[in-house]
Amino acid sequence: MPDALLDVANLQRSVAGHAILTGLSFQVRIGEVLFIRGASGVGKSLLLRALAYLDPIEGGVLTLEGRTPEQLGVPKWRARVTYVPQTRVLNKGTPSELYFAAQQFKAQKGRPRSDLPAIIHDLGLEPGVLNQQWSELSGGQAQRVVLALALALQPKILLLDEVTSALDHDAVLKVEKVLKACGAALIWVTHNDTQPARVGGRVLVLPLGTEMVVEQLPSSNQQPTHDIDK
Ligand SMILES: Nc1ncnc2c1ncn2[C@@H]1O[C@H](COP(=O)(O)OP(=O)(O)OP(=O)(O)O)[C@@H](O)[C@H]1O
Repeated sequence: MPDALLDVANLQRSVAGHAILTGLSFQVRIGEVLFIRGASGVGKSLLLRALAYLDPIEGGVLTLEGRTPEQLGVPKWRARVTYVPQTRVLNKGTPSELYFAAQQFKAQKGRPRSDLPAIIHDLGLEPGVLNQQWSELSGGQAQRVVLALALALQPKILLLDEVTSALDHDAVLKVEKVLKACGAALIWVTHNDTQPARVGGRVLVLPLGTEMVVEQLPSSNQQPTHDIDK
C-alpha cells in the first residue's frame, strides 16, 4: 500500500504458550478507519495492545512512517499510537489532573493539542465532568472522557477497544461523528454490527486477517450494508 502510515508485517502474538495471532499483516493510511471484528476471545484486544507496544510481540515488524518502536522510542510511539481501553480505567483524581499529567510526559512535549472542552461538548458531556472525581463518573461518562483525553493529545493512530460499549444509541452516534472528524487513523474493535456501515472504512476479520471494504451508509440509515470482498 503506498503511503502507509502504519505497517504491520507478519505479527505473532502468544499468551501462555498459546498462539493467538499468527502471521498477521496489514497497513493503515493517514486518517483511515480499519475495524477489527471477530469472535470473543479471538485476540482483538491483544492485537491493539501489541500495536501500542504495551505487550511484547513474539514476531513480526511494526513500523510507523517507516520507523519501528525501537527506532522512534517506545514512549514516542505510544504518544502517536494510542490505546483507548475497553474497561473503566481505575484512575485517581480528576480527568483534568490526568490530562495535565499526561502533557508533562517528555514524549508529549511540543506535540499538537486539540480543544479538550470542545471535544467534551461534542461527545455530549457537560464541561464539569473534567473536574469530577473519576470514581463519581458513570461508566458511559468515564468511557467518553477517556476517549476525549486521548483525542485531545492528537495521536496519529487511535486504537479503540470497544469504546462505545457502555453508551446509549444517541451517545454512540455522537462518538462516531467526533471520531470520523478527528483526522487520526482509527483501528477500531467493535461488537456493534451496524457501526462499520455507519462509519465506513475497511474491516479486518480475525483470526485469519481477511479484509473487507464497507460501504458507508447515509448517516440517517441504520441498516447494515453488504460487504464487498477486496
Ligand atoms: N493476560 C492474559 N493472560 C492469559 N490469557 C490471556 C491474557 N489476555 C488475554 N488472554 C487470552 O487471549 C485470548 C484473546 O484475548 P483478547 O482479550 O485479545 O480477546 P478479544 O478478541 O478482545 O475478546 P472480547 O471480544 O471478548 O473482548 C483469550 O483467549 C484470552 O483469554
